[in-house]
Amino acid sequence: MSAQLLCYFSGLAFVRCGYGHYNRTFLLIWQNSRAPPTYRECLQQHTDFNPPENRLSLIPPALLRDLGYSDETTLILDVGCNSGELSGAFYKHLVPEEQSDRRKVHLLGFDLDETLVQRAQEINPLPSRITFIPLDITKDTNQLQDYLSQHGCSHFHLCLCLAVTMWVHLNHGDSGLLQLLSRLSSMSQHLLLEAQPWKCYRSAARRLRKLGRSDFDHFKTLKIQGDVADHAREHLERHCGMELIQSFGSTAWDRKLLLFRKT
Ligand SMILES: C[S@@+](CC[C@H](N)C(=O)[O-])C[C@H]1O[C@@H](n2cnc3c(N)ncnc32)[C@H](O)[C@@H]1O
Repeated sequence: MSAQLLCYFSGLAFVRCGYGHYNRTFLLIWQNSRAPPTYRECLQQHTDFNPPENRLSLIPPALLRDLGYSDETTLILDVGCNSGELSGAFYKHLVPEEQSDRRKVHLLGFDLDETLVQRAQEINPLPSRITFIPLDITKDTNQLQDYLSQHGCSHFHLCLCLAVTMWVHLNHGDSGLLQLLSRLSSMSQHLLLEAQPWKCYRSAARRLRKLGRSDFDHFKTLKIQGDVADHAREHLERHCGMELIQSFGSTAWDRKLLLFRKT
């Protein structure tokens, strides 16, 4: 077991203890009342960080080939990559080591939290294939277009949006969530979506209140509630020219993994 103490001048500190990749994250919060609530802040004493295996066990290793991506350059986008553990594990799951030289599969992971991105860059297992950048998906996304141009592509072949929708929803409201889905679908051929269910919203809001922070700006006014994954599916199918082609079932955390394709 390894332990790292990271102190943030922003007023945030956390102790991270990991077995192998990461199993336990303990966060000690020093009050920072001015910054908007972030993912890390809400994870105070969150002891079951969702390990990559939860999702990977549901995803066929031949997914890229099944989607028709075998030989040409294939670009994967990982939205809200956190500290990159899942991004690296996902890449290795889809591209076995013996094929990684031959196959031109590149993954771009981004997160709005620069500290997490720095950590992802430090532990990047395949720097020639995997890139991490800081970026807020609700703001300017020129860097994503630049990345596509560098690789001579007009879109990402597969976009992963795993456990991110709730944070955008809580911080930017219903319109922010729908814009996120529209934006990702406009730049992706396939989208793998894991939306947090409504019970997670309540837990996040509860954690925030325990920290003595006011609620998320939009929590009480959200009209999209209940089966958030189904609302997302409806928006993607009705307004974004995507269709649901597969549901990989529910993870151990009771979340659906939905795969959409551009029609
Ligand atoms: C629950 S974690 C999910 C991490 C990883 N995708 C996984 O499934 O294990 C959510 C991540 O989304 C990031 N995030 C939240 N809002 C974001 C935004 N607007 N732009 C980019 N990243 C964001 C958070 O910083 C956090 O690292």
